[in-house]
Amino acid sequence: MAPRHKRESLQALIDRALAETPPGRVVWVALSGGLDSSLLLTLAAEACRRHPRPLHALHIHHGLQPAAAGFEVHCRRLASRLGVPLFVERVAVDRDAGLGLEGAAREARYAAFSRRVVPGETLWLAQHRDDQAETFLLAALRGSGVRGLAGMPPGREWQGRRLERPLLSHARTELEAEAERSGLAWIDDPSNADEALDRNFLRHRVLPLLAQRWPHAAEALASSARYAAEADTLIETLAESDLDALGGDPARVPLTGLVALAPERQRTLVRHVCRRLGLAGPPAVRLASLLAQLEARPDARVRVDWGNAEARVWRGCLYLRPKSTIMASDWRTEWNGMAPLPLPGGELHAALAPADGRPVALTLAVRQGGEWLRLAGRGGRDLKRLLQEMSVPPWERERLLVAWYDDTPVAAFQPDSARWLAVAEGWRASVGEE
Ligand SMILES: Nc1ncnc2c1ncn2[C@@H]1O[C@H](COP(=O)(O)OP(=O)(O)OP(=O)(O)O)[C@@H](O)[C@H]1O
Repeated sequence: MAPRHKRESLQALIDRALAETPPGRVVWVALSGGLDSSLLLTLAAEACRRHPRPLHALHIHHGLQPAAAGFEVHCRRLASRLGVPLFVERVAVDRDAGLGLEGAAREARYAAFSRRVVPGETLWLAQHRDDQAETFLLAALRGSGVRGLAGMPPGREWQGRRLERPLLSHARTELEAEAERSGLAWIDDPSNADEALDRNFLRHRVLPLLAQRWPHAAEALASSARYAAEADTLIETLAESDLDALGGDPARVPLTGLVALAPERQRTLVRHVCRRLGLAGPPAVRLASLLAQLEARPDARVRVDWGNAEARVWRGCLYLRPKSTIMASDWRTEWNGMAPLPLPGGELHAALAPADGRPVALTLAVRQGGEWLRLAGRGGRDLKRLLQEMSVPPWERERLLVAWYDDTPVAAFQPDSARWLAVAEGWRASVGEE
């Protein structure tokens, strides 16, 4: 049986985590129904007596296995016993998304989290130190760099929300002892026994073997993850200062400055810029090929792509950007200038109207060449010339949309960067909900 002070330290830990959460801020516990999150909710409910906060539980029903209904029943019972409001989100897991079943379930889970937990609120997840050790080993076995080895952070900003893992420094055995001591009920997920899954194989075979020889193996691996996280922060700081020295614009990195850096700083900078822009970083081989091309012929037409991102070079700068969605040259749509714009990549809030604001029937079509726009104070201008003057990169010029009113072009819209590049005299345009 665990010594009594263990219980106090776990409860005290959660008390402290809650006390550090600003009063009035909503705290959600992501409740799978397993031991860890059932315990976390129990401790959080208890801590709420001393540090009152609006506490909610959130269960995601993946519907992937027959046992799923049992998880929900357990979550409902536990939450009602603790007096915590429970919300259940049903999700459809896309098995064909190329992420594997686990990855697809995770994706669906996070999408559901972000629907329920709104910016300004906090979400608690129940991962612990052994989960971290497994994550570290999985990353090492994939050959990850420090970012991957850093594993899961104890807390981070997540699209305006806080994501926290208050149990991350505690061992699974501590949580089990606490759960048993307090007579907690939980559900064992049958899929956790499936050793065909890498994480389960590590959990059931590898880590116990390591622990036979190194009793503190999990603790040591988790502490290596912490060191990796620290190193990763330093690397990011260095990359940010390199970017600053190169003008500070992640969307446009000057090549002469980039190739003058040492190779490892070049690689770090490109990965950093991708992260800043919300793009997946290039795999090592693509990155090596990109940098070799930049070094050899910085003036050449470079185009390297991976995942949803691509790298292009234009006028001495590297552009890292989302890969363009294909837009057929005969694409066109009717639009009243007010409704969301139905673009091939999804709807976009934008507006275009004559200066008096009345809605008119417009046609939006891919630029064909030869269009002229009448600009305020500048008269009729050839759109092609205008784009050159504005230094619009060639791949953006190819994908430009022109808004027509009757037979007259009245504006040019750039769908990738979601901006109006030019608007004719007597017209008003905007992007976003206003
Ligand atoms: N279906 C779910 N609904 C809500 N939260 C979930 C769900 N699945 C996982 N989580 C959250 O994500 C964390 C990590 O998930 P993971 O799959 O590793 O845990 P688990 O073994 O299913 O559950 P537990 O951590 O409760 O034992 C969980 O601790 C829990 O906070």
